[in-house]
Amino acid sequence: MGGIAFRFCFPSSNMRLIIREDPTEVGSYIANYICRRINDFKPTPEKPFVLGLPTGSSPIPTYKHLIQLVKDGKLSFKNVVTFNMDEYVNLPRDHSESYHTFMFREFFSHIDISPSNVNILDGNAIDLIAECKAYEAKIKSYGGIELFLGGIGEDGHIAFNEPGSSLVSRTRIKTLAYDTILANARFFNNDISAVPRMALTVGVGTVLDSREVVVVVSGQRKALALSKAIEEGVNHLWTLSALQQHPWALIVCDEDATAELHVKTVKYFKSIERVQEEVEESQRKLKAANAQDVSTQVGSME
Ligand SMILES: O=P(O)(O)OC[C@H]1O[C@](O)(CO)[C@@H](O)[C@@H]1O
Repeated sequence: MGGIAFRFCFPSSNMRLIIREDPTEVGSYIANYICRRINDFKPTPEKPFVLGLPTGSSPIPTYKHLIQLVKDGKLSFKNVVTFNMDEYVNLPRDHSESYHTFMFREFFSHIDISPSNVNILDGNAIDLIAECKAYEAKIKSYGGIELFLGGIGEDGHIAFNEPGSSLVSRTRIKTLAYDTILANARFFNNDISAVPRMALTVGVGTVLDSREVVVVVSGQRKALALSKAIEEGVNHLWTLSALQQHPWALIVCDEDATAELHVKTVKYFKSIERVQEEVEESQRKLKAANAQDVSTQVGSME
């Protein structure tokens, strides 16, 4: 999918923003989008679709909808390889709030993915630095990530790349910002002392290397982060803003998350949505027609 298809005369050129009514609609939009991307890719065991995934409450509606698509026979994860964004350090893997537990509870146990195709950082590895290096190497061994679905924090972090992170960072250990610990305490019975202080996370550079990035943003508590990321310049204090440097990035948010955006920003992105979809659709048709031509030519040579 060519990021060069259209460049908008807007501060965040090439970054697309789709606004939906509520988190459920955001989830179904993203799930249908991912479904189309995987089906168009026609993954095989030799050429799997490599998908990056987040945790948190925001992607849950997307996971629910993806599960339904699998149940309805419209999507399969048999030839999909996943890499999760992050994992807490020193939280037992079977803890109810570990990202391993979360991913299997909310998603993997309900779809047809092979557990051997699931990659999640090991926050209990004896050598955490080696673990991070091996994760990067494994991503590379698959030829990189085709689509990274990301989540953000209230302080604008993508994955666990807290304010001040290098925008070319790779997978590494991060100390969580106090804001993040406070925000995540709701998953630990509101006990701040129970929230892990550190995490392993893919870097901003790791995310930017993906061929496509899709970010889910829902709720008013993410509104400031969204406005900083798309209405202001690239800034390491709001690491989501690094997406402005990506050739093919899509943010899907709900109405509540637009609370801090200028009215003209919202109007702009709403007005171009239909045009974007038409361009995407024609790109997909073109690709399909090209693939058809090649197979007809191969057929006539046999
Ligand atoms: O969607 P929620 O519940 O706000 O959680 C978002 C959190 O999850 C993550 O996406 C972790 O994968 C973080 O980037 C972020 O802190």
